[in-house]
Amino acid sequence: HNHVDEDDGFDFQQGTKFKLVVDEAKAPRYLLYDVNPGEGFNLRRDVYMRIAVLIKSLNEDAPWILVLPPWSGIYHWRSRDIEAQNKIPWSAFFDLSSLRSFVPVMEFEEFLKISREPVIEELYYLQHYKEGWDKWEEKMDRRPCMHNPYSYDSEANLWRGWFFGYDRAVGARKLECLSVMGHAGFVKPFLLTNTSARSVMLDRAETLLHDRYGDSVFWQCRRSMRFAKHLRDIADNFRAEYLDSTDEGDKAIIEEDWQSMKRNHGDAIGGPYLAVHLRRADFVRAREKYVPSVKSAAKQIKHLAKQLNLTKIFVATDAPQTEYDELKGYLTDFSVYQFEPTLEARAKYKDGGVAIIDQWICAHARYFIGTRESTFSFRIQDEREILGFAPETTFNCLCKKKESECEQPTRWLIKY
Ligand SMILES: C[C@@H]1O[C@H](OP(=O)(O)OP(=O)(O)OC[C@H]2O[C@@H](n3cnc4c(=O)[nH]c(N)nc43)[C@H](O)[C@@H]2O)[C@@H](O)[C@H](O)[C@@H]1O
Repeated sequence: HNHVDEDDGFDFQQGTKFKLVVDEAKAPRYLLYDVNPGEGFNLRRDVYMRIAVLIKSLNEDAPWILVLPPWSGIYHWRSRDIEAQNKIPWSAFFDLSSLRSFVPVMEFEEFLKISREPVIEELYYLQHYKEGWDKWEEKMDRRPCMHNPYSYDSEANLWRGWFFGYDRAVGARKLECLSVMGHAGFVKPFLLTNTSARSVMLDRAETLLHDRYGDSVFWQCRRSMRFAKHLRDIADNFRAEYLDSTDEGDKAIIEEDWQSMKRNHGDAIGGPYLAVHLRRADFVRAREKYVPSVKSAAKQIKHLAKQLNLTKIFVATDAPQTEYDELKGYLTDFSVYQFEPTLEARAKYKDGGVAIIDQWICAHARYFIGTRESTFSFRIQDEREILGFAPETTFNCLCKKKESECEQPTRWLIKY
């Protein structure tokens, strides 16, 4: 059923307005999402993957574009001496052309540009079931909102809310709460048949689970999530300058296209350093059971570096300077390195970019040890899987106490 749609938003590539004859069923639709406000960067990356896999599946039936949620007000990005870290586009951190070779994505700003008005047609706020559950089953129901952070603006006839820090510059035409228990793919039929809205947003998208955690599609998505080249370059320069680490020497060559990169475990050997991700800050209290004291962490690091015969230690941490100095004080037999950006670099790349640089350096070490249950450490582990490291050099975490045995991370091995 063809029809003439005037002033349709379909013309974004041409940038001109013209009359389009579109097959309504084939015009692309836009899926937006957001995550619980308190969550950190790497947990958000995990939610992106759930939604991206959903988009991939939707595109088997109809064209959908994933609108990337700008980065605003991230709790862990604490630098106060640089400009507010708001409305940061994904291109600041990721290689968009690489993401696009998995699914169609666009920045929120692009979405605003092609939209007639700064309006999202339908917004679904995902929640659990009020009554809880006895037996797990996939289900979804429209339910009254248990908690609703949006409010109705009766002058504009729009729902207002946070909207990635855009606040009153954006609104939603319709809001409903959906109680849901299920995988991301479970909402596909709903999106395809229960709504014909052009733009649909799922808030609290972390409520949805991964369709198939760790399968080859999961890994395709993960492989497509390449960090932006400008950040990798900074990390690579640091590796070369301080850690005697180069892609050639480390046997960790990156191919231009992630799709043609396939490695076996043990192909990569990494640079001659031990990398540690020491998650502190809010983790010290939030994961009290797992996080060692600085002194205990130092003991474990020392022991390991000796065992591995490595004299250089790279530390990625969110610890305050005093804790880092304390750690260094225990490790005087070794050369300890940290990536310390200048104020200028931090202003340019933001706390998010600096964290990525840290991750990329950790990903290239001969041996990596992280912090238990930290998604920051998990993302380093999968990066190392992609590069082809032997799993025993990757899936390691610090223990609460040096002497105590502790559970080591699950080995989520790459699948092609
Ligand atoms: C307590 C929970 O912790 C969860 O964090 P977790 O999984 O470690 O990991 P993320 O979700 O990434 O959140 C932690 C954030 O802290 C900073 N950060 C942590 N470690 C480092 C580091 O080594 N170097 C640099 N430069 N920055 C670091 C960074 O901004 C990172 O995104 C959160 O996702 C949850 O929302 C919650 O806060």
